[in-house]
Amino acid sequence: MSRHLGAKKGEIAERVLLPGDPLRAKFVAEHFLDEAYCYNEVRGMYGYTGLYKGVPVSVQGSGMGNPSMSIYATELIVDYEVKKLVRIGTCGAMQKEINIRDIILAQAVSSDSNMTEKIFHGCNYAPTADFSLLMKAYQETQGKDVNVFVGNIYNSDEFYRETLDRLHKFMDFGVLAVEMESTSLYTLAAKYGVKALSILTVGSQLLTQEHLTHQESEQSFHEMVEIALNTIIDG
Ligand SMILES: O=P(O)(O)O[C@H]1O[C@H](CO)[C@@H](O)[C@H]1O
Ligand SMILES: O=c1cc[nH]c(=O)[nH]1
Repeated sequence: MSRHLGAKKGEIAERVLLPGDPLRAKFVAEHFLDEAYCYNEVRGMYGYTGLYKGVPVSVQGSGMGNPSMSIYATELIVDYEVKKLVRIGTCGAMQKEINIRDIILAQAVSSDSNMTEKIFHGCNYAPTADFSLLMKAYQETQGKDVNVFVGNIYNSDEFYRETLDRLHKFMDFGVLAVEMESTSLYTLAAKYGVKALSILTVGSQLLTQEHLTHQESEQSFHEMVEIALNTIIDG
């Protein structure tokens, strides 16, 4: 057991998918994994391990925001020896050509979070995806009926914003979409020498103010989850 996870050693696979929402973890376990069992209910942050195409894979809720992601990512890597972490999240599109249900592969992460400042003290660190996971995920999207965008995302500590200035600045510089966890995920993966990637489904379009409902969101995760699973079991 770790401070925030109730799993015994060996109950969590080397490969872990990380949705923000613990109920998305349950959904993935029930619909995509064989022989899935729940190893964590601490704080309602469900975690499951099962088989995908015969390969052990876990799916663990990460919660919302960098502090929550950093707790789960650290414990998964340090206490459970996880080697590959793929976030399966939602995001808000920041460019007009990106639509609801499109998929974003986060190659790099820009941020207003001070998570990296705590480590690098005044220097800008550029959190980046593991290239082998990124390439594999991109290959997985080809031939599927999905629009995929690869590039820089905006990781924010705010969902409800005091001002839209930063959002517009990042939009002007071609940043694709906003979410709340990838800075911590990529930075911790680099620190511990493991692989990480964020795959995001567009749940809202910030320029048009369109949003998926919870039910519509659930139905839209199918493609992202298949891409993530086929990516994480490779190699
Ligand atoms: O759908 P998840 O994975 O939680 O991701 C996005 O949704 C939450 C905000 O609604 C934040 O966690 C953000 O990053
Ligand atoms: O972090 C997020 C996720 C979806 N939509 C947003 O505006 N922000």
